[in-house]
Amino acid sequence: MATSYATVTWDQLHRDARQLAAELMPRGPFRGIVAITRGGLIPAAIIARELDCRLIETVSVVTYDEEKQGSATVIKQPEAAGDGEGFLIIDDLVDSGVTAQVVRGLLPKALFACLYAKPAGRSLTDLFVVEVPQETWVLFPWDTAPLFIPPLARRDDTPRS
Ligand SMILES: O=P(O)(O)OC[C@H]1O[C@H](OP(=O)(O)OP(=O)(O)O)[C@H](O)[C@@H]1O
Ligand SMILES: Nc1nc2[nH]cnc2c(=O)[nH]1
Ligand SMILES: [Mg+2]
Repeated sequence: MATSYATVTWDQLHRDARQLAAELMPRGPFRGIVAITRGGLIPAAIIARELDCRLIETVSVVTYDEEKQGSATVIKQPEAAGDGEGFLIIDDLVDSGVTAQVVRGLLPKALFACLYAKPAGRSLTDLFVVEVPQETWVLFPWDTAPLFIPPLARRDDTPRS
């Protein structure tokens, strides 16, 4: 259960994805990228652009319904990636590591990289950019929208002397 939230903006996500791409450069070149849908799609697009990689495959793993974790089900296989040799797997984050474990099982020879990692899943990654506390829920830019907040002086719940 999350006790706090961390909001990631589009700018921050773009910076983090470019940093990951820079760290991946010496590990390449890659034959292709496998994006774990859906969260890995946008990071994979940014990284593919930076690494000049045109072959993008996807693997679809359904694990969460909003913040509720269930068992991981693969609903689309990464057929073009074979056993993963020469491929780079990209996801937005690892949390428990269940999704990463399932995808690594499908593509044992691929490199696994993601933007954010929580302690329980970090050992399943080859590379990540930022560690996030286990109890923090990351809010991605595609999950959020700016919201109007009334001024303090007009809020009914503001204490007045
Ligand atoms: O390490 P885990 O505990 O498995 O959690 C990490 C996974 O959870 C999220 O995906 P989600 O299942 O919410 O689907 P989505 O990418 O389609 O939003 C996230 O994008 C990772 O793929
Ligand atoms: N958006 C989001 N999805 C997740 N799936 C597992 N952990 C998380 C998280 O912290 N944020
Ligand atoms: Mg996902």
